[in-house]
Amino acid sequence: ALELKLTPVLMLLRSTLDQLQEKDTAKIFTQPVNLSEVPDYLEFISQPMDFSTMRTKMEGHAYCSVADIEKDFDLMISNCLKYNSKDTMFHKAALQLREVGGAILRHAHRQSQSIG
Ligand SMILES: CC(=O)c1c[nH]c2ccccc12
Repeated sequence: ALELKLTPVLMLLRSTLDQLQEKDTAKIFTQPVNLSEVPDYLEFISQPMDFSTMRTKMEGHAYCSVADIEKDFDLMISNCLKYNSKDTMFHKAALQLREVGGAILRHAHRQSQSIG
């Protein structure tokens, strides 16, 4: 939506989300975990999160700070670390994304301080 493009803070949030998603090279966080393919998922995970859901929230003005994005990003990563055992590609990808995402979010926090 037009207004999302104009506000500097919201531009920063959109760009931060783009940068985080770009690092999900295996694209395991693009869409919600498919509950028909993974019927026991909700027995372990009470609040699923993924990048498409974060984008919908973004367009719905649910995020107004970098901290808001960071909260859902951390939820998405911790869900994956909880559900998938250590020896899986998913678990390893989540650990890697947590590291590289942390640097992206720290930089976004600094930028948002200068935007004000
Ligand atoms: C992100 C995540 O946990 C998953 C992403 N795709 C999946 C398929 C089966 C089980 C878990 C997942």
